Amino acid sequence: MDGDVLQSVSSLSIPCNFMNSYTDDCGAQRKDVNRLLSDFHSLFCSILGKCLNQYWIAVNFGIKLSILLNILLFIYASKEEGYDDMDWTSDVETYPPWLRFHLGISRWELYNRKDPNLAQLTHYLATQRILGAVQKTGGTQLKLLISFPNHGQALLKPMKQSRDTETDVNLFYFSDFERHNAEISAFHLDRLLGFNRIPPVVGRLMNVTADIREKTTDHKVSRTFFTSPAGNVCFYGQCEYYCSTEHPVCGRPHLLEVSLAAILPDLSLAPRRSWRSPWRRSYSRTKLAQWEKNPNYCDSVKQTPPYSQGTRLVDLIDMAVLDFLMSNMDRHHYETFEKFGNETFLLHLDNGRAFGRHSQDEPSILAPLQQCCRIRRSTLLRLRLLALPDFRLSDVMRESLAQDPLADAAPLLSEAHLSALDRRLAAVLQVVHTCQEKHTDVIHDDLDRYDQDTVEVI
Ligand SMILES: Nc1ncnc2c1ncn2[C@@H]1O[C@H](COP(=O)(O)OP(=O)(O)OP(=O)(O)O)[C@@H](O)[C@H]1O
Ligand SMILES: [Mn+2]
Repeated sequence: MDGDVLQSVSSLSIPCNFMNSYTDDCGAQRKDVNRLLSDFHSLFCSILGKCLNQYWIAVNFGIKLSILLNILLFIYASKEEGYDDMDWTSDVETYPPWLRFHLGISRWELYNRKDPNLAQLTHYLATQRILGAVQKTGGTQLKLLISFPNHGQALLKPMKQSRDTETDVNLFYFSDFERHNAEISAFHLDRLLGFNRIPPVVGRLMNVTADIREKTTDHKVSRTFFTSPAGNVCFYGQCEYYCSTEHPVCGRPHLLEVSLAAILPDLSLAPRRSWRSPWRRSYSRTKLAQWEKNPNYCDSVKQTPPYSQGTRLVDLIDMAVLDFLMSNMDRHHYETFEKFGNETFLLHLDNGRAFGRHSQDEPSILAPLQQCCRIRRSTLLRLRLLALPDFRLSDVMRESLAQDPLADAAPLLSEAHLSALDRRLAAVLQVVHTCQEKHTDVIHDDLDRYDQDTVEVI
């Protein structure tokens, strides 16, 4: 088998710009983004002197090649009904957006912000004909795995409540409903923060009957369809939480808003490791976690691998900043690509419980920052920029979210949620300021390597 694979590798001609296709210069601005977003990004680039992306050109050739090979083998092996005939060549331009997304994953980020494929991928997710829908296993609430005619897939989370519903104050974080608009908004926020660690998510208005009921081969889904007293088509599937007649997902009468997230490369091609967050909540009504009882908790985390080395601790703190801004208390685990070992970015998957309350902040989400008093310089610079009147986070988010197809129906985040972002951003900067009054090693300088050529081939 090894010999066969090697032979296939050598016969595949990888275009010469394949490795370099995502390098670009800071001056080149995307034509399709509006003024505020592009001004914001170019200002950020000029502040850093060099674009963040150039630092992040850490392409793992091995992972790309193995994904590509396996997909090609898979496609040749399956000529299933309903799938498009493939006319892909060795030219990357002929690959569908989902495959180009997979091939663009690097050690330091899921996608490059300026990669033109990003817009193509979201357009693809928002418009492709739906071939199938089955329930996605894993996790506690209802999710569907949607498949498209050219072998792409998406993770669907349905709208369960109206956009403005605030989470009931008497509900624990672990009982909250997931929100489709939270998944979409989290992707935009993560991208604006310069992290690029959430798989692209887009909103879509689906027809529950034509796109799900008539397409699904999954009995767990199809047997739960019914027509509500109001005449709407509803279903609830099978899962641990909220999969019952009392918590149906309903069209109006057929149309349903959903979020569709690009699916990551299959686990057999790009295995991932799941890590328990050191600042995980207790998921109990009565118990407190260690970090809630011990103000010196970070001292022990700092000494424990993998947090004792590299960027893992500051990456976790980036994640805490993201979660505090969107008030996500449900970050029990995070994942990494096994192939990249410990020196890699953290995937920010599962953001469905974010943006539950705008009227209240949850300072405990910032515990990693507040207890460790460390932050990446690049993150802090970006946060400071987003606090300036000309680049206010709420304004940049409003413009970014307006690009989602569902924004035509109603803004994805209400004004109250947007202004909560500004308020929380000020709180993050205040915590950093307090840290800097007490410590001298608050800033983790991740920008000093910018001048080096960091193209990496494994
Ligand atoms: N875009 C994606 N591509 C591939 N796999 C994904 C993606 N997003 C999430 N997953 C996987 O699916 C699992 C379940 O997804 P998710 O965590 O969003 O669901 P959930 O019901 O909210 O889970 P939980 O109840 O554990 O919080 C995750 O653990 C993750 O490994
Ligand atoms: Mn969840």
